Amino acid sequence: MGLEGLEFESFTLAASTADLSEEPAARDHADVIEFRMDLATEPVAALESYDSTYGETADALPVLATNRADWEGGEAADDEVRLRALGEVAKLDAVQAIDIELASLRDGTATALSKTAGEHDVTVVASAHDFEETPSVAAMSETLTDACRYGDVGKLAVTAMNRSDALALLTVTHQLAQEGEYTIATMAMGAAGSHTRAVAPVYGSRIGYAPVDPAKATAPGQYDLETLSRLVTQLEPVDD
Ligand SMILES: O=C1C[C@@](O)(C(=O)O)C[C@@H](O)[C@@H]1O
Repeated sequence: MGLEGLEFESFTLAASTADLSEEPAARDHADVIEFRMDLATEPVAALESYDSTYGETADALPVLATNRADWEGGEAADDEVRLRALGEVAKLDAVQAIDIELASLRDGTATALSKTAGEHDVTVVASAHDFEETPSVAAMSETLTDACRYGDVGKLAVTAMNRSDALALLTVTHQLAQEGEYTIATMAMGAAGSHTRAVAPVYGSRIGYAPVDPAKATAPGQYDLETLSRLVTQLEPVDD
């Protein structure tokens, strides 16, 4: 597993945390830190402080900053405030990617933020979540394709109730990855979806998420970081 910039050209393992002091604990297994700003206290100040030593610490992990809205399963209540904070941190060297909700890109509230990211060579992960179900393959394909039009990476997390749902998610992942036009990240949340976190990378998903602290999962059904790293490495895809 090697990180080639934050272009997500190969599978990238993101260690999720709301506490950047946990970053050293993630270095052995992760390629990037997903900083959940919405779950942190004083997130902008925390990132500025991380950034101040980032350049001097040879193996410090780059940051994918997420400030998840409460209407998308996170805890950030005020859209204007959370998007502004993302714009501020996008200017920091340590922040090499930001996550923006597809809905905010579609309705235009994050258009300026996306432009700011582009100006600072920050990768945009356009994300969509379904906490209720796994939509049809056609609907997931449409969502992911749209996310890829708005962002550099299109990410979709759905909720799997059973193996058919998991297979549907893997199917859409495989189809879009085979087409080769877009960079995508997919995962199914919930117990029935857990294994997709290990398997979706085989079918072309480029980002996986796992908590630095196993007790602090940021989504249902996540493996701990070491386990996901091991599983993904062991399931390395073969060319076909
Ligand atoms: O959007 C995602 C994916 C995720 O929800 C997951 O299912 O692993 C975890 C979140 O921290 C991240 O922002």
